[in-house]
Amino acid sequence: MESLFLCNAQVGLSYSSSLHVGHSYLPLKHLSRPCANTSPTSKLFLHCDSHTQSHTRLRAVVGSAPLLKHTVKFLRKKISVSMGDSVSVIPNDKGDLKVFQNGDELAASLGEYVAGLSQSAITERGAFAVVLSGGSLMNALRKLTEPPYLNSIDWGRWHVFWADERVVAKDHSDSNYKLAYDNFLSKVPVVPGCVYSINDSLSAEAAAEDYETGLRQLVKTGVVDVSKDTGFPKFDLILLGIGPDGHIASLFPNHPLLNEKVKWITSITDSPKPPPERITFTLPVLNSAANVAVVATGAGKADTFKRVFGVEQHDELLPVQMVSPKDGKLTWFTDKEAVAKIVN
Ligand SMILES: O=C(O)[C@H](O)[C@@H](O)[C@H](O)[C@H](O)COP(=O)(O)O
Repeated sequence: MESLFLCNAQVGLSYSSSLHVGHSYLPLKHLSRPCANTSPTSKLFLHCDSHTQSHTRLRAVVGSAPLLKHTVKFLRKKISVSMGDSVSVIPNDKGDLKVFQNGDELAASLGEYVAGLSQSAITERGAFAVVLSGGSLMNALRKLTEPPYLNSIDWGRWHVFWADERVVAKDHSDSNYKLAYDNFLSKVPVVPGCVYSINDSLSAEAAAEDYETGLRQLVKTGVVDVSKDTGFPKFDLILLGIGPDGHIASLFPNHPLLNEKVKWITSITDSPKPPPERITFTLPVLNSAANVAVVATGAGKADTFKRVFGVEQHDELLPVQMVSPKDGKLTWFTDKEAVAKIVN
């Protein structure tokens, strides 16, 4: 049996829940180094009981007390661990992966995260440019519509955009605007003129051009920051969900729109998921943001999380695997079910 020692372990001694381990392959020989920055009370020792190419069976021990046995799949480089009662934060080379026990805890953390980014953007540059998506994300944002955030956020400085929108009327049940309005925007005092929805009377192509024109104006006036590196808009926060096929915004697997390098906003008229006509942010815009949060939960996302955080190689990257902000931070808000095929 070999003793292992993880770097950057932050171990809550009072924890009672699960242990999650970062999914980075680390040859066992590298794990035997003690870590300088863990305090004596928070040292996490992992003992390796067995090791194969894809599984390592580990026994976690704090001090001399055994905590639990745990099988870690698909270990890759830079392994690190932190544990808490309800959330496991798994740092890795793809951003912070936050795994919650349930939807309420996720919503509470997401509320705090968005409120924090809102405050720092408003302090730094007087505005908060935030981008929404469709799906269950609106429900996950529900804590923002309640105290303390309802009263503490400076809603008058919010500017709200969509990463993608279906080209349908605003009162259509497929409209992402309607979804956001009904569940979120109608419940908080955002300024209606600072909510930038598409012109749904245009064709998808014209609506995308129109949205980009409006966005260029807002970048010129400083409402939306600009990336000095890329020249693309630098949103303070882009919130994304993940589709069942690994799509983000309306960027679908193997679709030519994934190759767009120039346009900020583009259109699609053959969306594999109905409705077919949509507009969408392009990858360079997503990857120029200051912060991107991917919010995706449930067993239906488990295969996608395995693709993103596992080591299996596939010929094609899923769109969600192409999200990698160049000069920004990527954070994943998820649950145990979604990561079940990575950690058990
Ligand atoms: O038509 C679409 O493109 C979807 O609605 C998409 O925008 C949604 O964000 C994801 O499918 C995630 O949805 P869930 O969070 O509900 O799983």
